[in-house]
Amino acid sequence: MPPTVVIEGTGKPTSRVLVDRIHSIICNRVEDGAEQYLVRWKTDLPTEYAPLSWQSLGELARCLEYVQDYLESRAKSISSKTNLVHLSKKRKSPDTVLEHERRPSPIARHLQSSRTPSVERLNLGDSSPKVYNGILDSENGFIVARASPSSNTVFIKTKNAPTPKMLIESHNAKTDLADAWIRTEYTRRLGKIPGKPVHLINTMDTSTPSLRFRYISECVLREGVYMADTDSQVGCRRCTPHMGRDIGCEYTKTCDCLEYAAVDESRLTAEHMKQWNAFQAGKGDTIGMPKKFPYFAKSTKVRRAGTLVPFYLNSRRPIYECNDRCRCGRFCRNKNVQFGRTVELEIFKTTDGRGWGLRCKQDLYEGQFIDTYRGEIITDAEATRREEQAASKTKASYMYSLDKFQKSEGLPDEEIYVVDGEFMGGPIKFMNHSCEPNCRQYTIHYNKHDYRVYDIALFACRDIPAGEELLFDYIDPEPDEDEDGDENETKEIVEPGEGAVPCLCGAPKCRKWLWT
Ligand SMILES: C[S@@+](CC[C@H](N)C(=O)[O-])C[C@H]1O[C@@H](n2cnc3c(N)ncnc32)[C@H](O)[C@@H]1O
Repeated sequence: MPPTVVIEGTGKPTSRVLVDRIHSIICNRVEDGAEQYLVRWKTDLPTEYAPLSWQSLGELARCLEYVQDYLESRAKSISSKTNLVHLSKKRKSPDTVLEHERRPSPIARHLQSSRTPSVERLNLGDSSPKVYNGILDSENGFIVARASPSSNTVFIKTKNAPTPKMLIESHNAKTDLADAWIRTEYTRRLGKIPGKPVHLINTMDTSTPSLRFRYISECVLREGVYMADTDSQVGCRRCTPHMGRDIGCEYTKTCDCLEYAAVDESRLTAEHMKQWNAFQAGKGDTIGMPKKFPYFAKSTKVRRAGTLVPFYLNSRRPIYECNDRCRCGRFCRNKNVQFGRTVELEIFKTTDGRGWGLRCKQDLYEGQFIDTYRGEIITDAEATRREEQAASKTKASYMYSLDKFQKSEGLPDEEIYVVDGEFMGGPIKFMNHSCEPNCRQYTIHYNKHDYRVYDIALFACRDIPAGEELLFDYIDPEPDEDEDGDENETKEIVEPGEGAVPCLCGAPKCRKWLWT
């Protein structure tokens, strides 16, 4: 058997806890001025007697997500139980809370019959046990807990822990160090995101966004999700890096990447009409018809290079960028989102109950690209499974359906993929909804027209001063669904469905619910 770890009473870490052995953290206390957390360990034995032990924060440095989960449920429980504690004036007899410790169950009595001394007695030398139901061992420098074969072990039924006495102690115990460590760990992870810095600001409370989240630069495809192979990518063949203005692609008629881009109907002439009518009837294509590049090119005087041209800005038209196989070169005017975020962002805690929000540290121009909405791309069935599994129907949702082409391609619901940004993604995960937003989402393709998998990019839809919250419309209804009729007409309020979340955007034209 590996040597026993002696956890010193000073609370100083002697080792780290092996993360995959932890089941959960169920209580906290302060011992000799140091914060300690009661770990419930995973066990192969009946969970009724799973080993429990008090660990210092230093020992839990690699499992702060468990500490964070615990602190979140503790905060909820404190706010919901505060009233109960105040209302219940009944006194308890002094020993009640220790009842189950004094009268072990049959299984406990059986285990206690062994003669081996238990670790917690060695470590503590006082009446406050450090380990329950087990012993602590070290394994490759990590602490693990095992069910105890020994006598003298203090047994408590796991479901009785934390005991009422522990709970009362925990509610009064400070958790400042844990809060600070969790914040530092999150900030460390933010510091590793490539590109311009992303900051975290919270002037409201001590919480930090969930550590059960990984920042990624590319979406992760999950089981059952397929996207067009990049080997099948065809770049534009007739464009070059220097076609006159050194901006790569210059003529929409020659750029093959615009094959599926929207036609600029205002520039259709008589010679286009036969092709256009055929296309409208579902035949042929729009190659050679008038189109627009999505971004202003450098050397454009009026607007900033890279911002959306009005043809796209004032629409929901899909964007088709050039790709690595194109002949137009690295600096083509038709490449933008693929290079990633170039603006400095700040995740902040909102003051009105919408959780975290996102803002930019610098002024944004109308049409400026901010970042993409990333996450795991999952099937519709998996998205439904995750939604059903979610503890609460009103909890924050990070799912984004890739259903832009559902109607045009005749895709059934079950073939639609979904981006889930809850556990991995980018800072855009924190963008809240507004019924009158300052940003808008666009679909971006680099590989011609894969209508199931594409990027979702967020752009400013007006000039946004530094520090203003970035918001987009989660529904983004097509103008004809939403904007006909009188400007001042009162909107019909749609009755909410199950799990609908009241919208707190406060816009004059608020639709009142996030999802209906
Ligand atoms: C993609 S998340 C946005 C980030 C989120 N606020 C957080 O703290 O992680 C979407 C969730 O934010 C909240 N939310 C966003 N916009 C809101 C609004 N206008 N009113 C109320 N809640 C909103 C809802 O809980 C929603 O499910």
